[in-house]
Amino acid sequence: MKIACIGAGYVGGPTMAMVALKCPEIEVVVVDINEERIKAWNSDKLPIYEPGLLEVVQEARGRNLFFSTDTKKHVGEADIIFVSVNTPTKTHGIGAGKAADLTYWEGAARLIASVATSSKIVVEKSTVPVKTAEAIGKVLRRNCQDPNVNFEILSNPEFLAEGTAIEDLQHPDRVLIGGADTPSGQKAIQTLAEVYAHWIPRERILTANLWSAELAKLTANAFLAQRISSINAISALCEATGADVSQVAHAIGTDSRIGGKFLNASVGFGGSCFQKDILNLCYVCETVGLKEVADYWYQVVSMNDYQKQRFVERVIGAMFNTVSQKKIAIYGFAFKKDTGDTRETPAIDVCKGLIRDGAKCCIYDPEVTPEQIFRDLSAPKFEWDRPNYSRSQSHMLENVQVQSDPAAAADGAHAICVLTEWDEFKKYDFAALYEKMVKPAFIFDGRNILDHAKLRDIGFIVYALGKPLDQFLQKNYS
Ligand SMILES: NC(=O)C1=CN([C@@H]2O[C@H](COP(=O)(O)OP(=O)(O)OC[C@H]3O[C@@H](n4cnc5c(N)ncnc54)[C@H](O)[C@@H]3O)[C@@H](O)[C@H]2O)C=CC1
Ligand SMILES: O=C(O)[C@H]1O[C@H](OP(=O)(O)OP(=O)(O)OC[C@H]2O[C@@H](n3ccc(=O)[nH]c3=O)[C@H](O)[C@@H]2O)[C@H](O)[C@@H](O)[C@@H]1O
Repeated sequence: MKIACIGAGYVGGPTMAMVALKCPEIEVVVVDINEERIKAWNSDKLPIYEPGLLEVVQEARGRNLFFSTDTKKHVGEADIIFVSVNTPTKTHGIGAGKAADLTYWEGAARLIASVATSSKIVVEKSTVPVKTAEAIGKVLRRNCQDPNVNFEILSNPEFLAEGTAIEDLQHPDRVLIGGADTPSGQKAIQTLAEVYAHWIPRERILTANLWSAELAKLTANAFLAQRISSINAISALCEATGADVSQVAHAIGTDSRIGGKFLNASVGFGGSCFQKDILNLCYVCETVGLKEVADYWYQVVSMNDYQKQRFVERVIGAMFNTVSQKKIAIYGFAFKKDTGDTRETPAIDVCKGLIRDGAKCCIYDPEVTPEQIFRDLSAPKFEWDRPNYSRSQSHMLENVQVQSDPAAAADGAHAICVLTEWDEFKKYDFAALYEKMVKPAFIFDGRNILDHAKLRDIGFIVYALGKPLDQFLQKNYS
């Protein structure tokens, strides 16, 4: 058996590396149009930072795992083709700002149809709107010259989270496979289930109809994001009342019906998928006439935007309503720890908000490159999820500096904003940082990871999300 995967990104790369590792008798080839990415996958400096990934790739690469730009050859030869390409939010036309743009998916389907000379199982790995399999089926069947070629389309959404991708792939809560309710559809489901059964217990391999599987992925992300927006909404109320969001989260999380995970208040959720997938879900609801349902889910995204804006207003308000020409050290630019990924990171909106008010942001992140930060701060909304996206807002960059040394970033700064929960931030010598900062020196902890009492002892004015406000902030915040 041969497997090909179109799209060597955050999902395609690690997922196929794990399949290859666990199924040594199957040849797995990951293809991409991006030559640079493929080159990096073939080196020891992988294109994405993910703990444990390099070891998995090194074990399987060259044995039964390959990365290539020869899309036609490998897709043509494969029995199972995973499609793991971008499904960004549309930026123009009907549904702009919410609908999924299936350009790349359709391109992949046309490619498959053009080279298929034998029957294929085509697996939706990308997150797609419900009913995409129907559309893709039409593209495949109408474009294939050979009438004897049969296409079975399966939905096999990916639930891994970045930073823990290897653990998630090795021990997933579940694998979900949706397929047509026909004998050939059921056979295709079983074929794919056999692949996963190499390392995943059978009871964790769930099967469903196509539309349930497609919708389950959007729903899972919507529920996860909803929890964060819910606790973030409560964080605002905590600050207004003197309650402590961590204590509230702990108290509700011990109820087994609620559960304790995913209740960390933050400066906002980021990542390539939560916002995109909720907007996509809302658009699907609207197109089937369910406006109230769409409005319900939109609120999760609105609350996230509010949280980011609220944080910016806290920073500016605390610093006497002006950050003009003030240096602000930004600790963390990635959307979460243990990844170099910055897609939809809350740091983008926070930095832009501060810069719009005249601040000079000096950014430090242990994994994100300066080029990436400059690209992110100059790209228009939703543009980042396209191969070779463009820049436009380059005026933002005049007030951005990137530092590879966190102490240098804080030197001469009026404030430090913690925007990513990197573990190393907890170990810094804040007394030494304090010495070099302009007084009063502020810390705005957007992740609640620091020892706030200790920071206050040093002399910092501390703002922590969802925690009772310092007296200083109460007096000065207007
Ligand atoms: N990033 C994540 O943690 C997760 C992402 N997903 C979904 O998986 C899909 C892919 O996401 P990522 O891997 O993060 O995106 P990505 O942007 O890292 O990777 C997509 C890759 O597809 C390639 N590509 C696009 N069109 C192509 C074509 N016609 N032929 C060959 N290659 C092509 C691009 O060059 C890019 O390298 C999206 O639908 C996303 O919603 C699902 C679960 C988790
Ligand atoms: O479809 C996807 O792309 C993936 O989206 C998320 O994974 P990911 O975005 O990689 O990371 P998460 O751990 O979910 O974090 C998302 C964002 O929420 C934030 N977050 C998370 C948890 C929390 O309690 N509070 C909080 O603010 C994180 O800091 C981050 O910015 C889901 O967790 C995955 O199951 C899903 O496969």
